[in-house]
Amino acid sequence: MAGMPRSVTEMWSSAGSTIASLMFLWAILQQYCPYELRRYIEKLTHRLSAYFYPYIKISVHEFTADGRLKRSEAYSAVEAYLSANSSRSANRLKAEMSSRDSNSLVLTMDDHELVADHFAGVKVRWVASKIANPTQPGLYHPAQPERRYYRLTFHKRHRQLITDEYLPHVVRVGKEIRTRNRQRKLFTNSPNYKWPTYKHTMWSHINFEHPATFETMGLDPAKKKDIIDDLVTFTESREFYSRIGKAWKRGYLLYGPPGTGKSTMIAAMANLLNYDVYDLELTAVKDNTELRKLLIETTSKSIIVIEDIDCSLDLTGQRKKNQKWVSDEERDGKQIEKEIGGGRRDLDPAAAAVAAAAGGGVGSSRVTLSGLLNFIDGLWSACGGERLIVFTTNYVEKLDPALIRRGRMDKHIELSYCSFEAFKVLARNYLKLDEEEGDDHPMFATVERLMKEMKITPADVAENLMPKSPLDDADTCLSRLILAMEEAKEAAEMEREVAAARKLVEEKEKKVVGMVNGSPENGVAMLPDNGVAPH
Ligand SMILES: Nc1ncnc2c1ncn2[C@@H]1O[C@H](COP(=O)(O)OP(=O)(O)OP(=O)(O)O)[C@@H](O)[C@H]1O
Ligand SMILES: [Mg+2]
Repeated sequence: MAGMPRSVTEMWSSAGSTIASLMFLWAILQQYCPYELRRYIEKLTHRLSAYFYPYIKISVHEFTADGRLKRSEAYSAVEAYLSANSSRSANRLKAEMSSRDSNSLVLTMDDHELVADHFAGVKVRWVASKIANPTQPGLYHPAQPERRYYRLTFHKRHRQLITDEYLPHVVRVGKEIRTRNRQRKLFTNSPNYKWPTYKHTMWSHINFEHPATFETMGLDPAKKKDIIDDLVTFTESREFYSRIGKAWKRGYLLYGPPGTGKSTMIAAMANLLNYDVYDLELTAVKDNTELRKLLIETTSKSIIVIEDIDCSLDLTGQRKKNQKWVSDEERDGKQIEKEIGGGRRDLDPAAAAVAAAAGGGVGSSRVTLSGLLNFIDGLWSACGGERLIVFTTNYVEKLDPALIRRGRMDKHIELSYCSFEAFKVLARNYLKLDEEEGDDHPMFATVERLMKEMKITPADVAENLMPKSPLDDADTCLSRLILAMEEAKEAAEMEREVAAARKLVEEKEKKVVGMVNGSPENGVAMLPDNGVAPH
């Protein structure tokens, strides 16, 4: 103070004494004034300050008054909105582990920190603050955390702009950031005995961390683009769907032989759109009512998946009664074992039995075809919105036409054997090709030729391209693939020859039987020594 002019020092000391006297007066008033008079003075002061103070304040509290357990959505949206802004301009920040990526931190503004924001040329201020909880912790009242809130301050004259445009903008952007940053989940409706939860939800979940993307999928580029465009158009068509009076959902049927990338594509879809995945195990659903409950508990921005739909439901509308059977179809050399009781091919019989005993639905499910049809496009299917329903099957021709008609399964996608274009995508992903080689490794021509002569699934290509030791380079992996293709081609040729020979024998046998039946007396005696009838 020594260097200050005398008048300023005097001004400060007189201001100080005035404040002290005012506070003293206020204390006296509080003690001796009747309650009504005090209220009146308080109201008057508020009005007076509102008259002179030109700013408006809006608070967004972390917990709403009605449900303290649930974090307010508005608070979360503002927090997300400000986190991008505050990490650039605030001086004191809070760092928390990202829920999406356990190796990164998310920065938000620390308590009592202030950040400015600009909207349409108007400056506003946000302050993060907290109120200490006044209740003392006791035996029946555990310590309550402080109540946090964000306070927005802006000038009166911008009231309309802020309430009509700025706040909706903050909520929209905040929600978008939250959707982008959220940890996506993979839900399953497994029987409760497996994962008992205190909340009686129908779904159990883990974090969804499948790394598949459309870039890594071996598919023809045109087909890939078509699927991506379809998905992106769907997500951007909210208004369109409401205008045409249709629920905002879309059904995809993925069909094709095993190992052609149906499950991988579902993961790629979820990663592209940032959706959760609900893997619906149809055979664990007790009845149609339970199916509806499961549907209601799904959220928007999600994919509901029913894998191997042909194994889960009898298409006459009745569930198959057998606990387990082995089908006699043999397609493309692969014997497919079906667990009708357990639905999925990979369920082991013991687990199926345990689940059945637990009433988890295996063997006791009474979901009907009509229940499933209603699940897909009945009245209840519209709740939530922005959902994809995906069925996968190896045998599209086995499915009831009602199940896969357009409107239920809007887009049918066939995933088939690996084409040369698809192979090139896989090779680029799996092999460390030299820069100058790019898409044209000298061995590609052989692969292309072989692909025209035989069928190979992307799964088999991927397996052969996978390095099996640190020393494996592109040449080794490609040689292995070519060898495998040549062997498979030879095996297929041999199989074809055997099949042709067998057919010939069968035809000849038929002829002989015909001849025998034609001359009942001595037909058998007419056969030559080798047992084959002459032409
Ligand atoms: N088109 C593809 N692009 C990239 N990888 C693929 C492709 N198809 C299959 N794969 C690879 O093969 C493996 C099996 O694929 P996936 O599980 O998606 O096949 P699927 O069609 O679901 O088979 P299934 O009918 O037996 O369920 C995956 O690990 C994946 O890496
Ligand atoms: Mg699959």
